[in-house]
Amino acid sequence: MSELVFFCGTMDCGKSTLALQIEHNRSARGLVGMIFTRNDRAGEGKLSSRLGLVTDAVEVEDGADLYAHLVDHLSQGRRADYVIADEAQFLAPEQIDQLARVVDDLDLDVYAFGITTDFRSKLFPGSQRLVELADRVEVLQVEALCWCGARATHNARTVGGVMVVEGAQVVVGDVTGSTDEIGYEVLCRRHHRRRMTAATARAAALAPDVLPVSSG
Ligand SMILES: Nc1ncnc2c1ncn2[C@@H]1O[C@H](COP(=O)(O)OP(=O)(O)O)[C@@H](O)[C@H]1O
Ligand SMILES: Cc1cn([C@H]2C[C@H](O)[C@@H](COP(=O)(O)O)O2)c(=O)[nH]c1=O
Repeated sequence: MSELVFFCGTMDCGKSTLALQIEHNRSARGLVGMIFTRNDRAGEGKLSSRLGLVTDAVEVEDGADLYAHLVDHLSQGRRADYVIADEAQFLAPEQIDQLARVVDDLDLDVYAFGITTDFRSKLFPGSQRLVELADRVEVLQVEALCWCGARATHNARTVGGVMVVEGAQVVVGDVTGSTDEIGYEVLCRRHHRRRMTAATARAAALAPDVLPVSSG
């Protein structure tokens, strides 16, 4: 029985790497995948991992019908044995419904990969729909770590290393960007709540201690 599986986690926890591994293992056995992505950092029509691997993919545009895309593809006599959708948090809820229909009506496995929550720790609409519809939700096991060493569960957006909480939900970026630009950092919940990034924690640690006032 085909499945809709949502592989989720924070940024930088290996989702795209796993997507590329699933693709590699299946194509090594002669299977053909339909690979969707949206707003990958490597550019339009690319699925890339920080380990340096990259593959071509179909860039999902606003309003694209993913079910119709598969039906068109198959009716032209072309093959698709399974579907991968990376950066699935950026898909519209209707597009997630279309992926569920691909599973149910076309009997293809769909593997979706994405972050669940944004920089304000609110669900992305696409991820919310995946949680609602997926046969299985798998949290990636290679956890990213907060600067304090705890498991990172949240994504922070930073400007100059300082966490920000205002701005558009979608801003493509990386966890290793220049500190002057918008970047991202993964944090544990405690430090996300306190808005304490690696840079602000370092600055606090370097600040001179307040000297005790002598009474004598
Ligand atoms: N130089 C490196 N050596 C080993 N592993 C690395 C290196 N750079 C990145 N990684 C691994 O790749 C992961 C990020 O993979 P990626 O698939 O790009 O993440 P995601 O798609 O979840 O944002 C990191 O968490 C780390 O485990
Ligand atoms: C938290 C958050 C992230 N994004 C963007 C930043 C990246 O381009 C992607 C996540 O990619 P990854 O492969 O999982 O690292 O999402 C965003 O637009 N808005 C956010 O709140």
